[in-house]
Amino acid sequence: MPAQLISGTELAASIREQIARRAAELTELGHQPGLAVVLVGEDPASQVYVRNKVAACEKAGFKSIMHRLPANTTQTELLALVNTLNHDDTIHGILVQLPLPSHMDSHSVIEAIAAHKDVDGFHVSNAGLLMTGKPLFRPCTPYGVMKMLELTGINLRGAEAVVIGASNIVGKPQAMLLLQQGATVTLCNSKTKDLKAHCQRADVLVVAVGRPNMVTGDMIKPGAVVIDVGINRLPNGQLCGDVDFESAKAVAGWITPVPGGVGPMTITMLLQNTIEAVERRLSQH
Ligand SMILES: Nc1nc2c(c(=O)[nH]1)N[C@@H](CN(C=O)c1ccc(C(=O)N[C@@H](CCC(=O)O)C(=O)O)cc1)CN2
Repeated sequence: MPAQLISGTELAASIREQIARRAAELTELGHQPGLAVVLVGEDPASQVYVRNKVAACEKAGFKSIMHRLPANTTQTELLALVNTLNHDDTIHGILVQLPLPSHMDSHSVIEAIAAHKDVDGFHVSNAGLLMTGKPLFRPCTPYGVMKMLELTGINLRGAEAVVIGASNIVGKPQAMLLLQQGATVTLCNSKTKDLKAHCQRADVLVVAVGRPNMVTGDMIKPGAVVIDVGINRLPNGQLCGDVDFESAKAVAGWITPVPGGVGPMTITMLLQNTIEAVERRLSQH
């Protein structure tokens, strides 16, 4: 039997409805959720993502402020903007779209964002809190993946979870979130020997590498949940994931598509983190 599809588009729509209802209540109380989105340069994919983030904010009833800076902006100028946003009480979340132009140091920029407004969950304090099992903000993509896993009903306690790709924004936090739900986690990287053997014992396989169709059906355990985080644009303009969808769906129990899988969930969890930032501020006053 072919795998069941986990539609990120559908799950995102239902979570965004709940978020919009909560945003309306908070606005009524005088606390409209506010998100500032900062884009430096003209990277075409980043332009699409930030446009979609701002549109999602507006649809959910958030205040959203978009700052588009030219590619030759200096790091000092960007840090000054971040500092202003840190002190703006109408802003609960700040997001600096990655990647930044090569003349900037992303780490320094992320560390300049106030940790309590770091709705991407990338700040070193937030990475540390996640590691200790007391997260303030969960990074949006891994957070979205956990919501998708919930939908499948899979019991993660004792499950074998394999994550391919050890980036700070997806692979590492994903491994932590799975571990905290009781999974036995293997985090693979580009040096991993016999990747196929690791994949074949995975009850849950999360692929976040950025290499089109690198995981094929013969690498997948029958019935496994396969989550494809990759978004690759082929020379013909089509989007594809890191998993070869056709061969994988014949073996897997559940599978996410690309597009329409993890991507829409990433944006949804950004809205969720912004709501959480508002709630946290309210609970502290
Ligand atoms: N500051 C951040 N930068 C980046 C992040 C992030 O979480 N925070 N993640 C990625 C890009 N990303 C969000 O910014 C992102 C990627 C893809 C999608 C998405 O909805 N994709 C669609 C397809 C869209 C298309 O047509 O290209 C899908 O998969 O269906 C949303 C967000 C790197 N940078």
